[in-house]
Amino acid sequence: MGNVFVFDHPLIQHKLTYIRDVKTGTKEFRELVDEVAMLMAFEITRDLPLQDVEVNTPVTTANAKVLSGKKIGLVPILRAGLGMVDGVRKLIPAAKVGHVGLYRDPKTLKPVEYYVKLPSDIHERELIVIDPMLATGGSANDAIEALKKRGAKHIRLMCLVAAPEGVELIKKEHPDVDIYLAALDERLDEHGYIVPGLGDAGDRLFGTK
Ligand SMILES: O=P(O)(O)OC[C@H]1O[C@H](OP(=O)(O)OP(=O)(O)O)[C@H](O)[C@@H]1O
Ligand SMILES: O=c1cc[nH]c(=O)[nH]1
Ligand SMILES: [Mg+2]
Repeated sequence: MGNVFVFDHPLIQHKLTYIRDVKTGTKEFRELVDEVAMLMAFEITRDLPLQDVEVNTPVTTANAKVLSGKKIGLVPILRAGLGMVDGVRKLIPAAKVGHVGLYRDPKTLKPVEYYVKLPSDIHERELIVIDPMLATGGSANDAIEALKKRGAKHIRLMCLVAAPEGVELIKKEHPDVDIYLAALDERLDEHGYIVPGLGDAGDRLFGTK
């Protein structure tokens, strides 16, 4: 069964509070999401493999370590996932970036796919699907399916805020996928919004409401 990690780091929790705050405007919201994404990437990359190297310091030769070159791919779900990509790329600049475009139909709450563009070697990359919101889980579920259909083998899911319904769906449909969150909230409301949540992540990031 996929593991669920909720990051309780004080900096992540502090910044998430201001992300949730209805008084936080677009500029600050975007900056905070970027910062939290970077902090989450720090935690998510904890298990990246290292290899031994020797390095010449100004004093002597040291036995040291470098990343062993595991290939990483970031896959933001458009639009809102874009708000987290740059933060992650600050720590993993060599990662390639694919895009999956989905919007959730406001009546049916079902995701509608409108764009998929991925690196050609996704089958050999560790992929991190990125979306601030995991609500019903339909969008993340479809994005993960779109990746698997095209040969992806190793997938993780990174979200800011999740509802229990979304987590359960991903655990059931994709037990191989670990989920990384800044918060696991209480429930969904009648419109499929996460409660207490942070509202519509895409609209708050891009100022479209
Ligand atoms: O778990 P779900 O119930 O599928 O809901 C979550 C999805 O809804 C939001 O996207 P939205 O449809 O608002 O598109 P946007 O990012 O373009 O605003 C959010 O960014 C997720 O992709
Ligand atoms: O709470 C929610 C649910 C879906 N999408 C959002 O942006 N927010
Ligand atoms: Mg939206």
